[in-house]
Amino acid sequence: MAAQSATSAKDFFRPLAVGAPQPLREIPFRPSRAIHFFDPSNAKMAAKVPGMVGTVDVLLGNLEDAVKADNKEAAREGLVEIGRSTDFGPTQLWTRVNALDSPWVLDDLTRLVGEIGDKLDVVMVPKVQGAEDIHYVDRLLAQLEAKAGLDRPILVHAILETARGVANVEEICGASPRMQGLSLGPADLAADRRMKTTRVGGGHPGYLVREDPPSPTDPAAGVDARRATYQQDLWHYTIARMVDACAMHGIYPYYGPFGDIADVTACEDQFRNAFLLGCVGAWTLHPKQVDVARRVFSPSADDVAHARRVVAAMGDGTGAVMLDGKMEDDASLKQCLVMVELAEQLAAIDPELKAQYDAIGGTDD
Ligand SMILES: CCC(=O)SCCNC(=O)CCNC(=O)[C@H](O)C(C)(C)COP(=O)(O)OP(=O)(O)OC[C@H]1O[C@@H](n2cnc3c(N)ncnc32)[C@H](O)[C@@H]1OP(=O)(O)O
Ligand SMILES: O=CC(=O)O
Ligand SMILES: [Mg+2]
Repeated sequence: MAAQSATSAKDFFRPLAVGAPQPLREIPFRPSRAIHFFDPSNAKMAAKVPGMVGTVDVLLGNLEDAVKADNKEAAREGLVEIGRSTDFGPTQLWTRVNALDSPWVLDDLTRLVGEIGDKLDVVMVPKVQGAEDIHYVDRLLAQLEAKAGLDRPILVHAILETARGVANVEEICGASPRMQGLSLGPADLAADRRMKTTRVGGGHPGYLVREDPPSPTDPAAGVDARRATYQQDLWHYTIARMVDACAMHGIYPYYGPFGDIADVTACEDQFRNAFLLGCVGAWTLHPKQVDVARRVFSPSADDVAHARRVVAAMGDGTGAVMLDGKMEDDASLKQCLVMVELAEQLAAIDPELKAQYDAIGGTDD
């Protein structure tokens, strides 16, 4: 049978190369609270990887930015070696390949799929501008999977880090059945937009709103120092767009890097904003950030307990009830089900969390 090019809606789920695995119809949810970055060309960091299996949901061998140009091949070969020799158990293995306009990406994909394609769950593609970038990777992966005899498709995750990528976010999410999710790339995005921040993610003290001036009859009138300011989130708009585009296409949104490694408190705040808006995880660049991501992207035991009470109180799921002085109905039940389902999915792979959730009412086995 000859492979056909995708020309109609029916063709969307056809393999793009003869012998390539059948594309997935739905992207299964797999916990990915911490996508932990490591540089496979850094011997010290690479040595830590086997010991991190089970402590993070995703181990990501990074080949792109933060890997020196002279080390690109060493990083690629280091990842092949780690992929071959490590039993990843429940932990997913992802890679971030070099950008599509770089001289390295073709070898990254060819070598990794050929050598460790059976272990690789997701390929993260940086600096994606539009659907055409995903189409290129989609076809190439199909050819390489067919050549390697793989029996399941490798999924694709795009980083949203150019102004054009943000403008095209919906078409990127829907460009291929391989699309697993999107991450915000605040550093490249800030540069591409010519934003005037030099921080890697997080807020900025200059991006604020200020309380109104006091009234002219107030003795403190004119004293600006008494007018409170509130720092705002530079990334709110982009994260919200990303969440909507992902939800619309049944794929998963992630916050990306938080560069101030020492400031775990502000990192937690940024991660939590993303979690509340709908993101399912974030990148961790240093071991210090792993606990933060695991904590933030797991609903608290109290929130889960409350959600379960609402589900129980709502019976068949229709109508309205009062609980603790608050109205609950069909819609708030759906909100609570999001929380309960996530808790169950996380408890299934995280015994510590399961114990916390069980202590306040039990998860279904
Ligand atoms: C901004 C746009 C982007 O693209 S962000 C994504 C790309 N950037 C990255 O992937 C950065 C990954 N992280 C790193 O390179 C390092 O963590 C950086 C930030 C350079 C700090 O390293 P370093 O100065 O060694 O930190 P440290 O002395 O506090 O390290 C303590 C021990 O932990 C290790 N470590 C460090 N980072 C990792 C990591 N990501 N995964 C695993 N292990 C890590 C260090 O090697 C060090 O080990 P040891 O205690 O000396 O044995
Ligand atoms: O790749 C990530 C970014 O922030 O840029
Ligand atoms: Mg980037």
